[in-house]
Amino acid sequence: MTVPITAREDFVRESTTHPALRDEQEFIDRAHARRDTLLAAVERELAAAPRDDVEAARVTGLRRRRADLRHAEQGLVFGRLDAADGSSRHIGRIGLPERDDDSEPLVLDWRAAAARPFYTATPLDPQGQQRRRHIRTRGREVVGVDDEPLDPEAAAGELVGEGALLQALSARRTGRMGTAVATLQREQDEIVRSDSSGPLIVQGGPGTGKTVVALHRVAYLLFNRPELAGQGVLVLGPSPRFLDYIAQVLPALGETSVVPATCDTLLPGAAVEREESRELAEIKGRALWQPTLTAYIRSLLPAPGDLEFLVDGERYPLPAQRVRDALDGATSGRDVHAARRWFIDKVHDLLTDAVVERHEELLAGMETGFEEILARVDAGQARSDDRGVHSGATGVDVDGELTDDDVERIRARICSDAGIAARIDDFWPVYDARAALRRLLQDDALLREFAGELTGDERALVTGAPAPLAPSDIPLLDAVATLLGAVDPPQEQGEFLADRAAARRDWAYGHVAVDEAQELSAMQWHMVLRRVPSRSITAVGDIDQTEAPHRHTSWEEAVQPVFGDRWRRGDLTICYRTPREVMALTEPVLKRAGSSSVPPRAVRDSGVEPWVVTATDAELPGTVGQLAAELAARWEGGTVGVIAPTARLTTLRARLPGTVVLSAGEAKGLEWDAALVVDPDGIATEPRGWNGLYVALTRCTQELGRVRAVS
Ligand SMILES: Nc1ncnc2c1ncn2[C@@H]1O[C@H](COP(=O)(O)OP(=O)(O)OP(=O)(O)O)[C@@H](O)[C@H]1O
Repeated sequence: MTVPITAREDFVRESTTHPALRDEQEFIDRAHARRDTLLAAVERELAAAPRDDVEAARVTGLRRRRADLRHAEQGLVFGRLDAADGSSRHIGRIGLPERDDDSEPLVLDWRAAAARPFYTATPLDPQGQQRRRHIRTRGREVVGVDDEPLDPEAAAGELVGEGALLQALSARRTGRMGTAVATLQREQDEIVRSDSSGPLIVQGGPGTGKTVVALHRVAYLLFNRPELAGQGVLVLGPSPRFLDYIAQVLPALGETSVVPATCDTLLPGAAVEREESRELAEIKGRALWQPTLTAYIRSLLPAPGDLEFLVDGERYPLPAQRVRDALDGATSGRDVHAARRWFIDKVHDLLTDAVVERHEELLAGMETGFEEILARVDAGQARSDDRGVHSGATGVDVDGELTDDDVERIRARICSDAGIAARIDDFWPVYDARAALRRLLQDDALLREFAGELTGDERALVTGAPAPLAPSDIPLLDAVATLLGAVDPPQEQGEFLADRAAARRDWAYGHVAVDEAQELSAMQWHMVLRRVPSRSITAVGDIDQTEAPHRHTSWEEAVQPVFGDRWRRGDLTICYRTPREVMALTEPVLKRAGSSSVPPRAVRDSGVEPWVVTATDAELPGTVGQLAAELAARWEGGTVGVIAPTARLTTLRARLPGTVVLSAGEAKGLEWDAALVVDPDGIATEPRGWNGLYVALTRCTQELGRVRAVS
């Protein structure tokens, strides 16, 4: 059982005379000197511009190393393991070789296998270690060390590096998430380092470090799977505000091959243009749309039939069977537009063969009707000249077999013939994804045909929605755009991987991390899955915090329609953020939300009891303004957030300029030193309101205040 702890006295700090501090200061000075030397060497190498592709690849590697070295300035070394055999190693943000020959590391990268006991060794399972030391630094100065004996006689606590952890947890919040490499806990480390094949769904209550785990896992995978740097990792969050909150974690871990996005921004060129009702969002998020759209787009393919083309004024029929063969060849394993490009190539080939054949027939008849042949070929040439194209195969050339050049010229003429292109366009038009989707969504008969599971009322809701894109349209549009494919083959653009990847709908990421994954609809999951063909996914979330309108109440219901049985689950059980005093309030709320789970266990007390005040509707904005100001003063240097029912946001925002005022949904994933929850009863009456209230109550690291509205 975890005993909540308020402070630890054995964390040695602020005393530079302590021998442990002196030892570690010496080591850290050495490590920084080594880092400076390595950084200077990389800078020198980079000063010489790349000359060829091989050099360019090396330069990319050097740039990455430079980023690593630069970002490691803060907390370069944060730990030390003393082994039972008397040896010891220091653990840091990045690995530093002792010498240039890459022999023994001076500092071991936290992601290296040898560093693992730092996160997982216990007195009962010491893993060959005798002591774990956390080293706290400010800049390059050592300000504290915290030692944990790992011999079997030592007391076994639940937390790893308790002193350092509690120090980190009770520090003032800056509004930006920081790294937790120094204090990752055992159950977190297990997920960070677990196998990356297939989808891993991590369930954890509020404050259990799901975001921490997802981001550190990305850094871990990029370190251990070097090919990922070239493929990129997609990090999906619930909102731009959330992405901003976590923005510095991965760069601080030296990682640059990461593309942050929300489901709304995942499809290049498409943006949300309007809001929509929860009812419609739920309908349009259902898994049924994937087969519906697949069948609908397939129905847009042309039906085989006779085709006829004019080349040089002569008729060239393409019988239905040949068209069918060409269509079959084109559509197997290709999206619609790639199939169309393949089909056009095939038609050009067939026409070239036919024209060549006809020329050769004419040549074969040369002896019997030379004069007549010349006349016909010249007449054809004259007509093609009128259209400004030239075959080069003129009547005067008709003195033998057609050369390869002649055939190429005929093909080139066919490929650029506007009449042929127009005929193909008629037969197989280019489809615009948005128009194609719109056509389906506004047509009751098409919906009845392709989305037979929808009721008449549901179809009426879908067809009655306006044309501008709502959030639930983005995954549908993404599915249609994928089924149709690009009209032209995609072009690479942008110098940096992150820019190139973000610009492409069809970029195949090496890994995807999804935060607040409980909010994703089945169609959003499909959209994610299309971006990671390997299915290497880490999704973290709390099913009890779900606010989205989907009907699922378990991970099975949420992901089964998309992943089937092929996913694993991990669990996080300890709440690091929210103090025990506040977590004690959450169990009844969770029950009212219809959950059978229990809230995660808090690891610490803040020493501040949650409080409640009441206010009438008229008093409420003034009371909230005053209380928020008091909290800001009390937690000076930290942060305060106000959470209120959506209907009260406009008034409160106007009253509290400069204060963060959010709905429960917007507050998801965020945290402050102090949170003021306004009109909790009002939050509870919103859709999925008890889940929202659960989110609202669990956002503070220190103090929770509530303002109840009374009439
Ligand atoms: N091992 C750790 N060391 C230091 N801080 C940690 C650790 N684990 C979690 N924290 C801190 O606890 C807080 C909550 O973590 P995080 O936001 O990752 O939780 P979460 O499970 O995503 O929460 P929620 O679902 O409520 O958004 C953050 O301030 C985070 O930095």
